[in-house]
Amino acid sequence: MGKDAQRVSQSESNISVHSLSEKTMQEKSTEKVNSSAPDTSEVAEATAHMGSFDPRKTLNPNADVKIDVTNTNFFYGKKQALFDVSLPLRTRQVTALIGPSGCGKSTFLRTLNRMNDLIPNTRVEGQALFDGENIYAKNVDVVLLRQRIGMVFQRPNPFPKSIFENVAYGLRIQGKSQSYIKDLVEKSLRGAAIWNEVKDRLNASALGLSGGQQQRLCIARALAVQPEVLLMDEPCSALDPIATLKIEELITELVKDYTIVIVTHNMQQAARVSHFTGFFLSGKLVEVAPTTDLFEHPRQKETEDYISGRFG
Ligand SMILES: Nc1ncnc2c1ncn2[C@@H]1O[C@H](COP(=O)(O)OP(=O)(O)OP(=O)(O)O)[C@@H](O)[C@H]1O
Repeated sequence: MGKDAQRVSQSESNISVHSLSEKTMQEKSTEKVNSSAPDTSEVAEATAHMGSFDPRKTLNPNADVKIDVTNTNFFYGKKQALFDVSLPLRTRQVTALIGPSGCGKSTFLRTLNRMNDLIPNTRVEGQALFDGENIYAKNVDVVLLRQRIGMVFQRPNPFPKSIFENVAYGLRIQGKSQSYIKDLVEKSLRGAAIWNEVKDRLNASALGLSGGQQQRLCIARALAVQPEVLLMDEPCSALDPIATLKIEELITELVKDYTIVIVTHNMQQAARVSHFTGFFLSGKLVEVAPTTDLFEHPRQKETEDYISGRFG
């Protein structure tokens, strides 16, 4: 098959993942978030650029469970935001969390590295085993936990420091040597696919980078402390379509080394990058399945209604 034919075929095969409700998914992608939602031609372009990556090819339903969440409840004061959520997050697989606004996706994500601890008057119940230890246990060292389970936020949030110092930040806190830091900064910037764009201006302010570059810099900052898991809370929602595609492409590379959990409003994005998808509704996990199965053969009526655009 010629290169162009391969590209077209690749695009078609990826897009067919969404055959159930392609149109609806595009419509939903334009809600709330998405100025950044790619249209069909951009999606085709994206999938073509994503080379041979197809999450269906690297799906491993038997991969070890990196974080095993069982029976999690979460409360903001008296308000319960998560109800009995159980979800295995598999090693070196991408798990996408989808669902309508306010359904608890971000709350769930933040339970995984205890970011909710920063919100007063919150409480978590249940268990999330990470290498055999319960993340929710009182004696967990949350600083260490957040090194092992890094996070990337909706809006790129670089520090008002140089590009180099943004990535070096966590390593300096750890008291690492200058040569170690220099090596790790380069490795992390390469890992986040931004090295070539910044290598000649490492001492320039990170605030001078574009939004997409800033987000990749924030990913580099997360990588520098050598995490095992990356949590991404709508990492593309503030980005334009091209920057979005770069992050998606990066996710498909990073998953070779890291376990990734991504919250997204964009179902096409979930289908393009994730191996598993969990659908949340009103604080409950309605269903989790390999992504293709969830979109093509949802087991629950609520899932089908949501992905076919009947609500949300
Ligand atoms: N800091 C907070 N204090 C009180 N309630 C909160 C807080 N953060 C979220 N909530 C509530 O918890 C519920 C779940 O919110 P959450 O942000 O986790 O949902 P989400 O699915 O991520 O939504 P979105 O897609 O809009 O970001 C919502 O009812 C929300 O109003």
